[in-house]
Amino acid sequence: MPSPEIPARSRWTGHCRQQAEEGGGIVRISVIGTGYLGATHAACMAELGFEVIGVDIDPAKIERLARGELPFHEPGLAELIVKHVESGRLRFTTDYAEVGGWADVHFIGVGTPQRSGEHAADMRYVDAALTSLAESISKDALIVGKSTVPVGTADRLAGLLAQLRAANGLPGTVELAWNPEFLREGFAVKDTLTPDRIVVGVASEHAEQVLREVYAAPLAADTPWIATDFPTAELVKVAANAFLATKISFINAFSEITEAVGGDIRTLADAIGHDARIGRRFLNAGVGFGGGCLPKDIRALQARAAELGLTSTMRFLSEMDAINLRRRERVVDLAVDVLAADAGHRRAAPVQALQGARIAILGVAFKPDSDDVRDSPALDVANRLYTLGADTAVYDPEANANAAARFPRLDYVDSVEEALRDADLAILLTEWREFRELDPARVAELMATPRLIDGRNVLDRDAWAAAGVPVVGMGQKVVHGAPA
Ligand SMILES: NC(=O)C1=CN([C@@H]2O[C@H](COP(=O)(O)OP(=O)(O)OC[C@H]3O[C@@H](n4cnc5c(N)ncnc54)[C@H](O)[C@@H]3O)[C@@H](O)[C@H]2O)C=CC1
Ligand SMILES: O=C(O)[C@H]1O[C@H](OP(=O)(O)OP(=O)(O)OC[C@H]2O[C@@H](n3ccc(=O)[nH]c3=O)[C@H](O)[C@@H]2O)[C@H](O)[C@@H](O)[C@@H]1O
Repeated sequence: MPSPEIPARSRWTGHCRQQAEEGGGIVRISVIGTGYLGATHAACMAELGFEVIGVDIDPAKIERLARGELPFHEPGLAELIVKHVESGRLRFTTDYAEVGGWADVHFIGVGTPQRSGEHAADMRYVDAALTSLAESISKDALIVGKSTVPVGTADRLAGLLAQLRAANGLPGTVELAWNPEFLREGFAVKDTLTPDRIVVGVASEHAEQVLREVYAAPLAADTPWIATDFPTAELVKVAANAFLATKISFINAFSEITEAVGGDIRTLADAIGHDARIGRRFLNAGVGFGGGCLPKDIRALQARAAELGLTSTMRFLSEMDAINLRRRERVVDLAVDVLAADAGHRRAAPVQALQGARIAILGVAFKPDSDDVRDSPALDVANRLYTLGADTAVYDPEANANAAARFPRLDYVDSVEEALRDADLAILLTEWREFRELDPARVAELMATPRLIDGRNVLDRDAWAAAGVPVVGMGQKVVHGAPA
């Protein structure tokens, strides 16, 4: 398992404590919501030298974190949580009253999922967190939103905060700021401790100064600092995710062309990526993007634009979404083609081709080094194949349990060898290192009919074919189940 680069301890820890002791500055931080973002932020704030309390409404999650256990997979984070729970610098609670009179800065990192049956973000968790804080803070403090929100949220919440504070008459002046988060799962610790940039939406010099103190360590390492207004800060976040999603769908749209006429999508991506204005990153064609953020963020942005009377402005994102979802259908169609070719059917109905076929599913997490299956293309494909009658043997190094909680009827197995044994077809859907480093000769021995669909275009097709396992990739022209 690759461990993230954690900056040298001497450079970071103790820095803030010393600063606070000298100048009476920021010492105590609360982080509201201890999911993928909040647990990482809390542990990293402790690593920077602050005293931290993580608050969540989920008692089971809080109990595990308080024991130093991480309820999800994120390289390097469990170690950091253990380290700071043991040092006493990091604690967890379900009780807002514990942080209201204690913390100087309260970060909000609760979820903003897609609303059921709609594109818009569900803001009820952010609103509830802000309300709970407003009703429990009893000293001067700064509330800092980190959740990804529709533009206009910070202005609205600042109004709500003023109203609630006036109504409850608690002591202390409480201000709001917005500080979007850009971390990637799988690299969360590194991205938090050494971010590419820090963006803060602030309404006063005081708020900016407080945040400069919180982020003094990364700032000392010359991290770009962008202090701006609320709407710009909120929009930077969704613009970044919309751009990344667009880049992935752009290359996947070209995949559809190379699938029709031939050509090599990987070479195409390399060639355009050499142009520094374009860049090679996020041009990996495959089964497309998923996760708890890119899909719901591009949908929420369209919904917000429509509310603002700008429906056409963000309409292109609905096309990006559609291209992305078609990639999942493409993998299912490829599996049907490959298996139908066995029976000599040119155009078999999916159910006919898949019925009873044993398919090894390699990976169900939405990306490697994560156990997150939210809107995972891999899990979606596995479930579609199962629903069409295939006998799916699913293996993911970390995400089997989360996948089983979502789709319990799939057959989850404990090793890649077990998944491949006697399989009629294997499909690589999450590019874990374990799969990238598979020995094709061993795969050939295990499978009933050695052949593989590479949903992430990460295998050396010639080497695998030479070892007896023909590989079909994404963006490749395929005729009767075989590369054209
Ligand atoms: N997961 C990621 O990599 C990143 C997430 N974000 C954004 O951060 C936000 C959180 O995302 P995740 O951490 O992935 O979500 P998550 O679902 O893993 O965690 C959210 C946590 O908030 C807790 N919660 C809900 N209501 C609460 C309340 N009233 N008080 C206290 N806790 C409450 C939930 O129990 C849960 O533990 C979202 O807006 C997301 O778009 C931004 C950048 C990266
Ligand atoms: O707002 C968020 O939560 C985060 O969303 C993404 O981070 P993350 O979802 O962790 O993962 P990415 O590495 O962006 O991958 C997203 C999806 O795109 C897919 N992808 C990525 C790159 C690529 O070239 N092709 C491709 O299909 C991945 O497999 C994955 O399913 C952004 O990269 C983060 O900057 C952002 O903070």
